[in-house]
Amino acid sequence: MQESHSLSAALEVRDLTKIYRIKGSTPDKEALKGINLDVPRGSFFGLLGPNGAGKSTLINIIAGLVNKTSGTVSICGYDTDASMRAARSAIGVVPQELNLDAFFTPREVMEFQAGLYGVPKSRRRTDEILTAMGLDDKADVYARTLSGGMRRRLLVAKAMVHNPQVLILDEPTAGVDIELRQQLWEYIKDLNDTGTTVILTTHYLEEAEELCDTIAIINHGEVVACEPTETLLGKLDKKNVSMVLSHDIEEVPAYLANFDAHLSHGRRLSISYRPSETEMSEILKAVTDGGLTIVDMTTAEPDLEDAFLQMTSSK
Ligand SMILES: Nc1ncnc2c1ncn2[C@@H]1O[C@H](COP(=O)(O)OP(=O)(O)OP(=O)(O)O)[C@@H](O)[C@H]1O
Repeated sequence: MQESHSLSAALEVRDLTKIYRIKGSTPDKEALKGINLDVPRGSFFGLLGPNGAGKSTLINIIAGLVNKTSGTVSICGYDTDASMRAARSAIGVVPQELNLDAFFTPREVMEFQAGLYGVPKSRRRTDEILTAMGLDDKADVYARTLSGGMRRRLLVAKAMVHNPQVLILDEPTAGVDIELRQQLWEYIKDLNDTGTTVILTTHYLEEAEELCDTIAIINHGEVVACEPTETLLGKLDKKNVSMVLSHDIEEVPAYLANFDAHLSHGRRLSISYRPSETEMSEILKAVTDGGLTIVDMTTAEPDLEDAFLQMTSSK
């Protein structure tokens, strides 16, 4: 069957499994248990999960660094078994490990990588990419003299040399300081705006919430959620109201025992509730009927951390 590369998803994963066979008495490890994922072209896709969930295994299989046990992976319509070369040239991968040759300079790293991907000299963008990554003044120093943050940015630069349609980043901002992290994201957002699909794993949930239009959560080798970020957050049946009382009280009053209420600083009362079960007015009535006076109040919507905990804590 003819593959329709121009219309296909950026990434299509079907029934993907991975079993690490471990020698000796240790049982085999089933790291991926039938993953299905579709990443549309142009999206900024977040892949989240607790430590050991299988994210790196998945990314490494997509990148061709780890052999899958069964299932299929297609990148921009190219099956990674049947059309390995085309699939590889459609992606750039920024690995988690800072694996750089200590005795190469950033410029050499870039040129070598461009050579590997067959990018003609006239189409190389070494200086442009190094500048975008804030590495132009380090272009000619040995990689071993670069800080952890700089090495990370060099890995991103390296993944971009062949102008891939899909950029995969495994924990790209670990160890990068806040200012440079911001700079890295600006560059990656620009790439995304001009059509590059970005797939990223991160432990910084606020980062994923801010950047990603779609988020998949994996846990114990399975996809437990995969939705637009807004939908995922909207589904969470949890809110919090925080009130400042007119005077200190010693403990949460007994008449609020039916609510999930916490007291801090003597007069800050915080109540979590499920909007599907409880109306905010019931909470306010219970508080004021008990004789407490509220002088200030704020409400908080659930965030990705709530979603993450809800999806991953049940197993
Ligand atoms: N080479 C390997 N041999 C045996 N087991 C492995 C191997 N690599 C990973 N695993 C196991 O497979 C499971 C998934 O690991 P993986 O590194 O993919 O998780 P992760 O979600 O990326 O975690 P982290 O966020 O900590 O990187 C873990 O239980 C891990 O111990």
